Amino acid sequence: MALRTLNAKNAGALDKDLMSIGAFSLDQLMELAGLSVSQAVYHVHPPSKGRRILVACGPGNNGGDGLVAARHLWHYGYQPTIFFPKQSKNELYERLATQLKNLDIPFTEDFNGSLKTTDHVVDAIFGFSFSGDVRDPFKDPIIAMETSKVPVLSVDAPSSWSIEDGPPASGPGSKFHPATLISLTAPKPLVKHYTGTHFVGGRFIPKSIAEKYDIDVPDYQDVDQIAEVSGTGTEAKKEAIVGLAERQG
Ligand SMILES: NC(=O)C1=CN([C@@H]2O[C@H](COP(=O)(O)OP(=O)(O)OC[C@H]3O[C@@H](n4cnc5c(N)ncnc54)[C@H](OP(=O)(O)O)[C@@H]3O)[C@@H](O)[C@H]2O)[C@H](O)CC1
Ligand SMILES: [K+]
Repeated sequence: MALRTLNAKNAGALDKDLMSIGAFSLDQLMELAGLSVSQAVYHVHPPSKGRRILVACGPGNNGGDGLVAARHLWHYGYQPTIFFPKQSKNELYERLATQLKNLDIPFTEDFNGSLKTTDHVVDAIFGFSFSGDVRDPFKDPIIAMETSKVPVLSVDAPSSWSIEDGPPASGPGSKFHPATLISLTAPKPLVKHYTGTHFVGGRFIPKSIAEKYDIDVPDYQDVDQIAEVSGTGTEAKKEAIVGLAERQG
C-alpha cells in the first residue's frame, strides 16, 4: 500500500488550517514537529552510538524544527552543535536560539569542520518551501553532507530535493540520499525517490483536517510521536498505515 502524499501547496494550506480552524499556534506546531524529529533521532541513533549531533538549520520553519529538536536532544543526553548561518530576526527564532544558548549549546559557522567531529547530522535546512537550485550559504553544507559518511536524518525533505520531483538532476544534492527521513504530517511527493528509513510525525492532526487533505494517519504506538513507515520490514510497516476511512470502518 503506497502512502498518500501531500504536495507543497497543500502542505502549506494544511498548516494554515491548523493555525486557523485548528487553533494551534506556530510555536506549538514547531514544538510538536521538533519533538517528533528528536524521537526519530533517538530511534535510529541512540546515545550509545555517539552523542555528538550536528543540527543544520535553514532560515525558515524547517530550521525552527531543527532548533526545537536540538533542545530535546540535549535533554536526552546528546551534545548538539548548531549551524544556523541565516538567523532571521523573527522573535520565534530568537527565542528558540536563546533557549539553546541558555543550555550552553554551541553554535558553529564552520559546518564542514564540525561535520568531521560529529556522530550524526540533522538536516533541517529546507522543507516544503524549498524551490530552485540551492543558493549560498547552503551549497557547501549540502555538498558536504552528500559526500560524508556521517549518517544524516532529514526533516520533512532531503534539503536540495524538489518537493515534487526528488533529487536535482545535477549540482549540489544530486547524490544526496540521507539515511533517514522524517515526513511531517504526511509524506511529500519526493518520497517516491527515497529508499532509506522513513518515519512520519504529527500525532496531533485533528480528524477533520486529515480528512480534508485526504492524508493517511499512521497507527502510532504507545506514547510515540513518530511511526516508521519503511526500512527493515517495509511491507509490515506499511501495513501499519491505515487510512482513516479504513480505520474507522
Ligand atoms: N505540520 C507540521 O508538522 C509543521 C512543519 N513545519 C516545518 O515547516 C517547514 C516549511 O517551512 P517554511 O518556513 O514554509 O519553509 P522552509 O523551512 O522550507 O524554508 C523556506 C526558506 O528557505 C529558503 N530557500 C528556499 N529555496 C531556496 C534555495 N533554492 N536556496 C536557498 N534558500 C532557499 C528561503 O529563505 P530566504 O531567506 O532565501 O528567502 C525560504 O524562506 C516544513 O517543511 C516543516 O519542516 C513547521 O514547523 C510548522 C508545522
Ligand atoms: K530538510
